[in-house]
Amino acid sequence: MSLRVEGLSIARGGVPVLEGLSFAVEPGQALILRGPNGAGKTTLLRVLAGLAPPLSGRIDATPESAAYASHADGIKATLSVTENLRFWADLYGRSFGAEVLDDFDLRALRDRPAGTLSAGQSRRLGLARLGVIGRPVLLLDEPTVSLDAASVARFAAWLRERHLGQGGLAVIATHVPLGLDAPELDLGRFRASPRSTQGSDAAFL
Ligand SMILES: Nc1ncnc2c1ncn2[C@@H]1O[C@H](COP(=O)(O)OP(=O)(O)OP(=O)(O)O)[C@@H](O)[C@H]1O
Repeated sequence: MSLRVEGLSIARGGVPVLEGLSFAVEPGQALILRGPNGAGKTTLLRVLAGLAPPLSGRIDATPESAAYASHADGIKATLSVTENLRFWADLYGRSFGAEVLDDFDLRALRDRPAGTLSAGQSRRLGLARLGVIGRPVLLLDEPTVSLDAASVARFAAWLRERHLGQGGLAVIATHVPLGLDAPELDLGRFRASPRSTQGSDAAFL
């Protein structure tokens, strides 16, 4: 499974953000999204995930092949760590392998109610969801927020070995280097021109 994007234009809140965006990510590859705050990284990931429609252009991958991960982790606070992982496995028709507890350093926390986890522990559980549901296309929005250095390294190793190394691909917005041998896409080059918003501006003049 590869991800191909052609001539994509996207908007947020009715305002065009990016236009004329084309790229391809092949199996085993990651693409790092670059751009300052507000450049459109989150907006792009949400469109790729099928959570919002593009203004125009083509995305060659089905939303069913993708998993989007942001700070909203979908964790159920009253369930334990293991119960959360089982819940996701059941939801996606996957078997739950205990190795995911080691991949995301959750073994010692496996019986803890998820609502009692620290921010970083909770983030590790949210990322472990990706290991359980096994989607080939990962769309990751600042996945390392709240993680300490050891956890960042552990997550990068999981991405390299268990996901990319097994033919998965990833598009990642991150301000933290993950040490992946991955090309970077500077979204600044695709900023929607002010002309695109002229119509809506004119309405307020
Ligand atoms: N709900 C919204 N309604 C209207 N505009 C929005 C909304 N959310 C974001 N925007 C605007 O859309 C543009 C793109 O935002 P986006 O969140 O995609 O940027 P980003 O590159 O992910 O930024 P950051 O690095 O801060 O996370 C910004 O100008 C932002 O202010």
